Amino acid sequence: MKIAFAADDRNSTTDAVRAFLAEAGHEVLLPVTSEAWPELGAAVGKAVADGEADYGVVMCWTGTGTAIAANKVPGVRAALAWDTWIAAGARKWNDANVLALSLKRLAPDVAVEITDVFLSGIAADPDESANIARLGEMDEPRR
Ligand SMILES: O=C(CO)[C@H](O)[C@H](O)COP(=O)(O)O
Repeated sequence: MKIAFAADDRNSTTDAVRAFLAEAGHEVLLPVTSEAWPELGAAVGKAVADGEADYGVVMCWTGTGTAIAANKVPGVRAALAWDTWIAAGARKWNDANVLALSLKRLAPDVAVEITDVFLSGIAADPDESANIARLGEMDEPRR
């Protein structure tokens, strides 16, 4: 699939998500180079709304700002997800077409799992408490 992706900062979590998208065989569209989250959220939303991308993935510190910016584009249903159940529900119950992730509060492997579930639309049942434990083991400051 074609996935529009943008993040307003870079760390191991954004790198992991972007690498996953490419390794999973998706064509990763980068519709904006700006680091300003309002612009990049809107750009990803526009790419999805215009049909250039099948889905969008936006990342910022909290995920909230990019979700809000994307959701201002008509036709966009951006969902902020922090675990796979939320991500699966966003597809199943909200027909979400943009996934918003916090790059500060999600461990890389958790962010990848969430993205994988969102794009596949398949519900998973992992031990979500593992995310908290993984964050505590990380060297990078996340607060
Ligand atoms: O999480 C965010 C918005 O929801 C941003 O990543 C965070 O606010 C940092 O960006 P800026 O310094 O431009 O405000």
